[in-house]
Amino acid sequence: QRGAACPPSMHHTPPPPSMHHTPPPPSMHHTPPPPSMHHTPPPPSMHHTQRLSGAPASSMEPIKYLGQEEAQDIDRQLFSEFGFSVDQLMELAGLSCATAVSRAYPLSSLVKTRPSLKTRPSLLVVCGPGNNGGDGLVCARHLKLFGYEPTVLYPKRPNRPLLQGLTTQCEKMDIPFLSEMPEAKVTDQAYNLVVDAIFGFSFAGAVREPFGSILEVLKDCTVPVASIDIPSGWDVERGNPDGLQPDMLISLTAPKKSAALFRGRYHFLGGRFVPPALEERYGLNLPRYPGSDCVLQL
Ligand SMILES: NC(=O)C1=CN([C@@H]2O[C@H](COP(=O)(O)OP(=O)(O)OC[C@H]3O[C@@H](n4cnc5c(N)ncnc54)[C@H](OP(=O)(O)O)[C@@H]3O)[C@@H](O)[C@H]2O)[C@H](O)CC1
Ligand SMILES: [K+]
Repeated sequence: QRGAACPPSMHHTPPPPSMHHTPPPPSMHHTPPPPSMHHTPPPPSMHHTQRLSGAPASSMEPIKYLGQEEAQDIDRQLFSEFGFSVDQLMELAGLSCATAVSRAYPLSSLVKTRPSLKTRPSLLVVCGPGNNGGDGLVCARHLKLFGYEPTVLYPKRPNRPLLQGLTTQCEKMDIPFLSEMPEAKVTDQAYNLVVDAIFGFSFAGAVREPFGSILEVLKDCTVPVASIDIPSGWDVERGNPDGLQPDMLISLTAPKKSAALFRGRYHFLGGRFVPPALEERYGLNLPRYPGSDCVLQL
């Protein structure tokens, strides 16, 4: 298993071949990988020499990895001193997550070969009760507009107009909602990718139900998992060597300390909404996003 103390080579075993994915066609941004289970890792050199976004990290100083309190402080200041509303930032956060997913797993790379599966790539978006779950709902809606076929699992729905509105928006776009988490084998057969929007930077303590059981299933799945902001079930600063090990992590605003322990293939930065004054105050040293892009591969 992957863990904090082990070097990357000990952690990352390429998955075995299967029928779920075929390699994406050659392009300027994506080197065709060999066949694999769900989506194939790019050749090792790509991690260092070629980024899917084509963006070099520009800053001389390394990007800052935030502690939990610092991430929550920045969030509070965005909403108070800097005048943003949650709806605004959640929309931008969710859009950047959908964009990052479409960069790492282009539609053409998620080809179905089984007649039982729909023609459009199927994604399962698992949403938790907080704002991380809200990002997941926004992400699902944009993924649908991008040509994917998302299904949402949203087992604990707080009584907040913002989250109720986001749920309605998904329903009105014919995004189905599941009533419970399918078992791992069924999930692997039915979906090409799982988006983990269960917990973000406010997660603390032992995982409570129903999310403990859901995370256990996700750990048993072979289908790749893309985690929004934090791999769910990870301590925001110290990670979780026995927890979920996602294939992709989309850090919002800035990576959190646990992101240093991420061993998956794709680490993206999203949430391009930080005012320079706030970036400076916290010494975030964010790399330059290329052009007008809302995501950047780290
Ligand atoms: N500034 C930004 O970058 C923005 C990021 N956004 C996203 O918001 C999340 C943080 O959202 P927040 O609502 O503060 O918290 P979480 O979504 O991480 O989770 C809070 C809920 O999780 C439940 N919880 C916490 N710990 C546990 C546990 N051990 N077991 C079970 N459940 C747990 C808790 O639920 P309860 O009601 O049961 O107490 C909380 O409700 C950030 O990570 C980004 O994804 C914004 O969208 C935009 C700005
Ligand atoms: K998450």
